[in-house]
Amino acid sequence: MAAPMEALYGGNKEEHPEPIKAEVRGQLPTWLQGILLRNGPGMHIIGDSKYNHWFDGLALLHSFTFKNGEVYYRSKYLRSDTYNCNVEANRIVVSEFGTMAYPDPCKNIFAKAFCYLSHTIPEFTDNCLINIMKAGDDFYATSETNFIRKINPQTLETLDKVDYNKYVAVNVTTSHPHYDSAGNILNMGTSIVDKGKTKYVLFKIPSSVPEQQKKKSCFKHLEVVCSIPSRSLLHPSYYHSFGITENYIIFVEQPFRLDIVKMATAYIRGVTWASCLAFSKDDKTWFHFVDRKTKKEVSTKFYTDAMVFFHHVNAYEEDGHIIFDIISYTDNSLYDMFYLKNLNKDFEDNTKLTSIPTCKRFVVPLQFDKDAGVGSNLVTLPSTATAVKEKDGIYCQPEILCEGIELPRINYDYNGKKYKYVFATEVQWSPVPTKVLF
Ligand SMILES: CC1=C(/C=C/C(C)=C/C=C/C(C)=C/C=O)C(C)(C)CCC1
Ligand SMILES: [Fe+2]
Repeated sequence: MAAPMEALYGGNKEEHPEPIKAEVRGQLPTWLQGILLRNGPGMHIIGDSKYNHWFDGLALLHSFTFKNGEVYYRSKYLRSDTYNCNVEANRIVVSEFGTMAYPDPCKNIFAKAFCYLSHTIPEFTDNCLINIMKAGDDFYATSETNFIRKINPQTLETLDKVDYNKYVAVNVTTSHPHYDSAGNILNMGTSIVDKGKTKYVLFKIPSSVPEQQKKKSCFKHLEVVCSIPSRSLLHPSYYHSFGITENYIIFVEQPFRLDIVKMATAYIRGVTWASCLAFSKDDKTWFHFVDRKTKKEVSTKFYTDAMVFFHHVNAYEEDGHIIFDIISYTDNSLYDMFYLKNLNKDFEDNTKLTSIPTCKRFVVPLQFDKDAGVGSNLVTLPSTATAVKEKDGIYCQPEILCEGIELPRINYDYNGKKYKYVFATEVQWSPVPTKVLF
């Protein structure tokens, strides 16, 4: 088993900036034309230094160009400031999720990293390794920090560095933005201890800018849609995605949280960002619904038991209810599983998930009988999910749709609408996906 694990997670991948013609078995439909862009970690060793976690690896961009039945593959490392500084110093000099590093004292563009005493939140990495975002006609490599990097989708070259913080006060963001029917981006980020408040900010980036302002970037036209105050100033929720329906934005405030005091002192203590995340298994998970038209949050308090989740699958509205599907866990063992020291030949012993990914459907009634008694289930749709009226709000329990799936995708034309199909990888108790499910 050593070989496939090495191939999947270990070593440094070679880049192939020039197109390589792929061998096509069978025939590709002629309508299949365009470029498929992918992103992910590709380099985990720099000089004598190694990253600790798979999510730390330097971003390697991939493209598959489909043209007249042929496929061409290319790959290129994102030339982030992080990449350039690391390569120049021949060691890891920028901290990532699971690796704390100290800047090169001579050539230090990350000067702010040492200003941790005056800045609550230190400067983060621009190693955008998680996803690709489309903003109008432009493409950006993204991660979960305030930085994104524009890329050339044809050549995979690295272009401008955009700091969200110049346009909206957010320190971390999701790498799973949504798009509306006009191609505008909707994304969320957390504004940490800004003017004494910590909040979750929902923002919109227009897909096009007025003709006379063509020189300005679409980020200059970024609009804050709404902000949701965090339940805790110093322990905001960590989130990897959010949901939308035709009329609502769904934000799940889970008790898997960032500890801001720990983050602000991480450099002094020499600990990683990952160690600043903690799950409180006895707390509640709160649901927030924002009306997309009025930009106001639904005032009813909805909650469920503690959980950890990363991916929303899809969500929709039916008969006065919001129905949303997520893949959740009963603990935070998923991120721990990806420490590279465990992803070796003994991975089967080292990387047991202690919680299996479970696809859950919550059915939340927005219109219900206000005089219903405490203890009554307000769900009127045929589902085993419940939403029980309690004194302090509405306690929701999900219907279990299935177990053992992750990395869900849907036909995005059905985003926010009632849907039938999910494409996902089958994940049992180890980090090696074995099947694609449909
Ligand atoms: C660097 C950095 C972060 C990075 C998070 C990453 C890199 C998460 C990757 C998640 C993935 C790949 C999930 C897949 O389901 C945080 C924690 C936001 C906080 C501060 C700095
Ligand atoms: Fe993801």
